[in-house]
Amino acid sequence: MVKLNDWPHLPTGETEEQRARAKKIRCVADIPIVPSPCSHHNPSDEIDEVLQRERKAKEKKRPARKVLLLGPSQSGKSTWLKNFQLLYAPKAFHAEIGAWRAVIHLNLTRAVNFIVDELGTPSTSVVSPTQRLQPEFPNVERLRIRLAPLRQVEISLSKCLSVDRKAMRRPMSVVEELSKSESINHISIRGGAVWKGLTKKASFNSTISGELQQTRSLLEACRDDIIILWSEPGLREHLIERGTPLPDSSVFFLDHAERIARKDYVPTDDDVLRARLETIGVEEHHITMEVGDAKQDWIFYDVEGSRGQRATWASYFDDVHAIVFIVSMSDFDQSDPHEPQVNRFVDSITLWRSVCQNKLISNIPMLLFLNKVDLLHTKLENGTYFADYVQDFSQANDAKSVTRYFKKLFMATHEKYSRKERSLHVHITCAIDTKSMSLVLKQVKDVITLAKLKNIDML
Ligand SMILES: Nc1nc2c(ncn2[C@@H]2O[C@H](COP(=O)(O)OP(=O)(O)OP(=O)(O)O)[C@@H](O)[C@H]2O)c(=O)[nH]1
Ligand SMILES: [Mg+2]
Repeated sequence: MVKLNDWPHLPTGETEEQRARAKKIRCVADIPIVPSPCSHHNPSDEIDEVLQRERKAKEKKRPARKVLLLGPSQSGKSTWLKNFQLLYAPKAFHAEIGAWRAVIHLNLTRAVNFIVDELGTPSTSVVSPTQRLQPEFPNVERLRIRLAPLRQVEISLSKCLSVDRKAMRRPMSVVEELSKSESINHISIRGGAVWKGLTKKASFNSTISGELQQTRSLLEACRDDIIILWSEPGLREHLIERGTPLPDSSVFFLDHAERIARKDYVPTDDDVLRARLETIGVEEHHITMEVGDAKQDWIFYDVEGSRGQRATWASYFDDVHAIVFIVSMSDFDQSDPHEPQVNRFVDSITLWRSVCQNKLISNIPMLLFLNKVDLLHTKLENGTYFADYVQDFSQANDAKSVTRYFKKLFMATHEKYSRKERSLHVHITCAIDTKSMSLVLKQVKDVITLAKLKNIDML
């Protein structure tokens, strides 16, 4: 493994501009000084002008750092990217908060509708409407009626977030799409990242703006009932027993329903990181640094991690400076939602192996993120045994031992299956913890920048 210090072009702490300025001053100092006809002439202004002209010319053609985000579905790829944007382009991140509010409202509404459906559906086959109720939740029938407007909220939010308004004029397709979702985790919106323009669209499109206002009013009207539903004793345990536990992000939004369902709600950074929005296809994100090395351009390719989509990743392989591969360490006891016979841990390591041995990317540096360490910790503490799912694990059932096992296994796989020697940087992360992520991402930024410089040297 190549250490950071082994790389050429180590950062000196000087910015590119400082270096250019020092160079320019040296050049100007070499030129014989001819007295200027203008008494106000200031050589420093001249240097600044030259530098500014050069900077503008450079900006026009500055090549971007390109990073491909890979990994199984729900491992945290999009959340990783949100962290990067929050750290290095906070203005752009916060400019999208309005669009995220609609996504968060959709997450909350989906969770409530899901619970109401689950409690209204008997475990056995079809029964008469009087038998619909789960006996242990006598309030639910009343809450179901009171929370009925949230069906419309869910449909409206999905419509508003869809970029393809023409396609969404067919209300049946929206309903079909919602009912088609097999799991609460599948909150997806067609049209890639363009939905983020929603805030701008909403300001000039009165139909969307009016529709969003109405969803906020309806949510606020349902706020107390959402809180009552979520505080039903035994509800969470009941869902777990039924085999339909709520995802961690839904639990978070339900816990904060009092705040989120208010009409004047403004999402916090944490809320945005928790929001679940399945990536569809491959989304291209352009990020221009606002802090640190300002004006640096980055392009991220954020892929959809589902098994059926992985063949499309290869078309991005030949044009990136680094690959960030993200794995969730907490879903070792879960199976793929589309293929119940496929265990998620097995899927992750198999995918990692095939990425390592792919010859198209044999030169590209890898950054491996073993993510969701917080959920791993909670799961093991709650009594789930890692060894029950991974047979060759024989150490203590704690997060430290399991994390060590993951790291060893993934590093050994990289070593064994990589076609050439290349760098691998491994990080253990919790992608919803912005503080620890910012420390990691600073290192990552340097590694990728160096990889890009090395790539230019090789050309
Ligand atoms: N508790 C916890 N939640 C996380 C962590 N990382 C991501 N999440 C949550 O996990 C969910 C899925 O994360 P995403 O970033 O959407 O996953 P993805 O890999 O982009 O998934 P696809 O787009 O389907 O391929 C989101 O609700 C995140 O907030 C983590 O480290 N801890
Ligand atoms: Mg994603």
